[in-house]
Amino acid sequence: MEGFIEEKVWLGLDLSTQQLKSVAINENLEIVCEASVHFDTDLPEFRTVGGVHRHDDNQTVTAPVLMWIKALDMLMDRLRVNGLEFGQVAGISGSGQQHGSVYWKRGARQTLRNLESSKFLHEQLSLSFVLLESPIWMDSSTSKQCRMLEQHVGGAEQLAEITGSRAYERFTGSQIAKIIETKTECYNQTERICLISNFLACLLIGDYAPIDLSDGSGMNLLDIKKKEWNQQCIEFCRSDLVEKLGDQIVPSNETIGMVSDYFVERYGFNPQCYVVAFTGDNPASLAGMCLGPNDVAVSLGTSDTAFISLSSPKPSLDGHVFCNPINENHYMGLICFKNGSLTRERIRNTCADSSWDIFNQLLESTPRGNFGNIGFYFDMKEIFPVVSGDFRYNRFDAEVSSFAAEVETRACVEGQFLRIRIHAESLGFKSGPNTRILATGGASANQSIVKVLADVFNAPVYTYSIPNSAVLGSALLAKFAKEKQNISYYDMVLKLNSNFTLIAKPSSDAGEIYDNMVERYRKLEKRLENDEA
Ligand SMILES: O=C(CO)[C@@H](O)[C@H](O)CF
Repeated sequence: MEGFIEEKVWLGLDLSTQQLKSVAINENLEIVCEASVHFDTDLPEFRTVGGVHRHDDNQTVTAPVLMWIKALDMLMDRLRVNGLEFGQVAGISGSGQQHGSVYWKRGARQTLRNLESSKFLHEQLSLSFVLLESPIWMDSSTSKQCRMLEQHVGGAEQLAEITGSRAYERFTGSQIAKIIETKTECYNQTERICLISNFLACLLIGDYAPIDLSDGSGMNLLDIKKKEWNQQCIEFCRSDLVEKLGDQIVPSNETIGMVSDYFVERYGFNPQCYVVAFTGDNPASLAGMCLGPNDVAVSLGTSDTAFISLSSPKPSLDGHVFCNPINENHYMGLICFKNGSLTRERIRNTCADSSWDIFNQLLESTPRGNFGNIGFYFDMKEIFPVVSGDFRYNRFDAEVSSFAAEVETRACVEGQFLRIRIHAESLGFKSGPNTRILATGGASANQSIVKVLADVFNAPVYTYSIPNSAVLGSALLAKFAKEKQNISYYDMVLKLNSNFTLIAKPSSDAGEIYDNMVERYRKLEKRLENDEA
């Protein structure tokens, strides 16, 4: 590629719930530069907690779109300070927390196309949005719209068959329907609706960017087999919705344009630097983890999310099937739970004096199986079951009001991993002799926690040098977009496999203990779903 004077690098971005991250990789897939902006601490003027605003109804959860834009301004300066040679960046891709939505105001495209490189992005785009607070994946305020959408298409199973998922409160279709109903004039003033992934791509190319197939699969609007908007689902929202979404839906590894003049002039990016479609954080994680057929990826972040590669869709009522970001004719199975790292932190704070060292000591002081005690800890209304609150059961499956600190600590971690295993099995996962658990996300750096993960799945747990697979996956997809004619993705990333480190093996009694516990957990979860939802 002419114009590049030295070693080329590829830049990946990830706009997650709590921060905006980036890595640059070289030809050998080594990380040569990274930077991040943490919303709560680096942008305190937006007064977010965990990167979000939880509303008083305990259901609505949003995040300020201008915070994300200001974070990109800061990130670019931090990459410069950390030594990134912008002129060496050959390609960029990125990912974003899934399902959230951004509402560009009429006329915003003109502003986006004419940004002045002497000014910050956030200064120039402050009046470009109809909604300053974007709904995000933690929202659970759209149960009414979900039931109506399922009814509109002929039931939950039919919707899952078409879009890969039954209706979920956080999915974009129901969120848009709620805005059409409750903020109709805002919707009418909207020129373009983006997911958070392609919103970030818009900033990089200086124009509206298309939604990609993988993140688009998380909207309850896309037909995952036909790879097009489903007319029934669109009309459930409003017949003009496709004009606002854009009728183009692109494969996740497709080039969508060049980096904008704004970034060339302000930071020195090469005008030849191309931009590849941005996708959801979980599809990007799947790419970053080089997931094989016997692998389960477990992302232990704000959300605890697990995914598997699927050669054919097997939609279920308590999991999701998305288009695969690497091969558009394949799929990925995904299950997601909202109460992830923030719940572990709450238990750490209440049981372990806010100390991870004490948390780990308590965890290691209790036996596998936790004397038969099982806990469910839902700080926020969970995705499945749609329940909030704490629920504790003793070895006789009788509900109890409290556990000792060490029992509570283990019950929280075992319970979170038992539910991941149960729902991964409903998507087709079956633990076997070659099963590998690939762990990513903040908690994957905690040896005590990942040991419990290995025991519950009765399988070895691997991780690798960086705990954030989404941002690495984005950089890899940026590189793959220009090489996919000559090499398969797995051959391109083969050398990364050597970076996987075995960090935990199951104990010899783990299989028996947790095969038994899984059955009890499944029954107790069903009881909760019936009694509490
Ligand atoms: O809702 C989810 C997946 O369906 C979460 O994993 C979000 O993508 C986290 F940002």
